Amino acid sequence: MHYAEEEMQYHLQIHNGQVGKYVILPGDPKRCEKIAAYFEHPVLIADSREFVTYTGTLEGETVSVTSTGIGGPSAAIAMEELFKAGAHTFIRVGTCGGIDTEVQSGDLVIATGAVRAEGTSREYAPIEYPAVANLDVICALREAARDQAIRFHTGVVQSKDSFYGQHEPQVMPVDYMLQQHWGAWKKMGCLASEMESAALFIVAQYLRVRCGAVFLTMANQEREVLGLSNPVVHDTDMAVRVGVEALKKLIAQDRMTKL
Ligand SMILES: O=P(O)(O)O[C@H]1O[C@H](CO)[C@@H](O)[C@H]1O
Ligand SMILES: O=c1cc[nH]c(=O)[nH]1
Repeated sequence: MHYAEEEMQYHLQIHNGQVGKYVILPGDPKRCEKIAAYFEHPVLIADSREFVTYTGTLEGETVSVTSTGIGGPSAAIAMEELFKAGAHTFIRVGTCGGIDTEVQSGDLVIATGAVRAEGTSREYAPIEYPAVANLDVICALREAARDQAIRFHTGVVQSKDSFYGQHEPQVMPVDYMLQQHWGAWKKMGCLASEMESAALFIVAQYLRVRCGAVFLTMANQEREVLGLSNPVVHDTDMAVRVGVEALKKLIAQDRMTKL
């Protein structure tokens, strides 16, 4: 099937020109309204399946937020259709579960890359190709997190397809594989687990666009195992603020570069 650029995008139900070049990508559709509240003049553009889109402005630049839903397949669709509608810079603002025991509930995690333990990215590139975040976006997110004086960690995250394979691996028929791999991610210093970044980073590299990701750590199951403090937190506001401030920095930097 062929979709021309000026056509309505099939899943997101957006037209070219209805979204900005800079887009924030939460998983949860309900996070979109909270993120759009940081925009000037936010307008609801579309609400289709798991994909909710608002467009507004930041620093005089048109920006958008689109939810990706859960997992790589819908995240890849969101990025592909936003790209066709004109977007070139993406920041995923998500939640994660800590793996490294230094990563505590409420901390932010900024991804430099993602373990490709999911299926979607394999339909774009062979597994040897690394899922890495864009350096400009990583730097903008770190600067924004420093400005907010919040605890944050920067490094590799793990992206998987089964949420319950992370949380209840022992009941899965492939428990031997899930637990062995989890042990390897831990030994390699992997910071946290989530579900969309590997697909987004690989699709972004294929499309030659920029993508980075920042997460709220909801809890850390490895801290629980060691009997360390591990409350479950839900407030994503600090991750949202860091994502929005990073986008502003990228907009300002891009203007300077073009001068
Ligand atoms: O909070 P979001 O952005 O959806 O991210 C995380 O939460 C979901 C699982 O609960 C997965 O999508 C995972 O990546
Ligand atoms: O533990 C968690 C928390 C959020 N998202 C995940 O995928 N895992």
